[in-house]
Amino acid sequence: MESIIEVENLQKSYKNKQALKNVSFRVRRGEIFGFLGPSGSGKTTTVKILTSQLQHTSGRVSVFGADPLRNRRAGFLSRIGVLTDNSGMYDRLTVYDNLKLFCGLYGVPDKEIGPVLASVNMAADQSTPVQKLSKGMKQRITLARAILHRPEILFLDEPTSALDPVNMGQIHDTLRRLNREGTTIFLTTHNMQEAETLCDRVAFLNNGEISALDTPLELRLQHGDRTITVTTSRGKEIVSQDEAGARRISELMARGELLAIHSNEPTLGDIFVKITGRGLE
Ligand SMILES: Nc1ncnc2c1ncn2[C@@H]1O[C@H](COP(=O)(O)OP(=O)(O)OP(=O)(O)O)[C@@H](O)[C@H]1O
Repeated sequence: MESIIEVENLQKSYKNKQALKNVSFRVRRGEIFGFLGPSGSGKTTTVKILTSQLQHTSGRVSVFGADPLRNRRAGFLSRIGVLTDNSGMYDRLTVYDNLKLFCGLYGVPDKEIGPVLASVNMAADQSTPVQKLSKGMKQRITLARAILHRPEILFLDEPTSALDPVNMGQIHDTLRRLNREGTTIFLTTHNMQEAETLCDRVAFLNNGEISALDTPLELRLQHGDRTITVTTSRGKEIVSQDEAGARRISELMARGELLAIHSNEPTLGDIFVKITGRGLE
């Protein structure tokens, strides 16, 4: 499958801090790629380099087949959408007027605003000044702005941090829909559940280095202990995933004692701790 982002031996040093040590990965067109790491691991630095906001120190970075900073001159910004903490909205302007300004900058017809607001569930709030929006609404409006010009790649830096489950769920639904329609999504998060539910593949970033990269399922299979917990009327029992385990489960089923079965796969958070020796928070 075609790679839309390619990163090889990427390094980035700030004055006295090496934020990225030797990072390599590829993102395929059409996937949701998760960049998972604790605070300070280098997620934002990577997003800034990929979106042409920051020059890297060494290594090769390619988005749409060329260096992002060089791309900037060739309509790069109209092909990407970026959502970061720093929303850049005009607080006193209404939701609609903020998006209208953005339409002007990117040559998007104003008639696109209505459908995009509806897609993030904000159609009823278009006349509200941005300063009166809740945090979740502000995040949804920032997402609306990031997708208004129908970018091919959407970069999301911690898109749901500090949002309640309802707002988080609404943003996730929108992201899944955009992805189904063909948008490639590069998502940074320290929320393992978010990565688990949304991402096709995830990279674990720790201290400026990638320590694992695979599908969530493959990571769970590689790092799980391959056991199953069965719940019977007498309590819980752990059985192995082999012939002896299968015999035990069929015995319990035949006797009508089996109430529930759960495979004991670790969460991405458990795996992150196992691989890096530290948590994601
Ligand atoms: N402008 C800067 N000058 C100096 N050091 C910086 C600068 N920006 C980031 N850093 C450092 O580089 C490292 C990586 O920072 P970065 O913001 O990329 O991490 P992050 O994973 O996005 O963290 P967070 O989730 O807290 O935003 C951190 O140690 C940070 O302190």
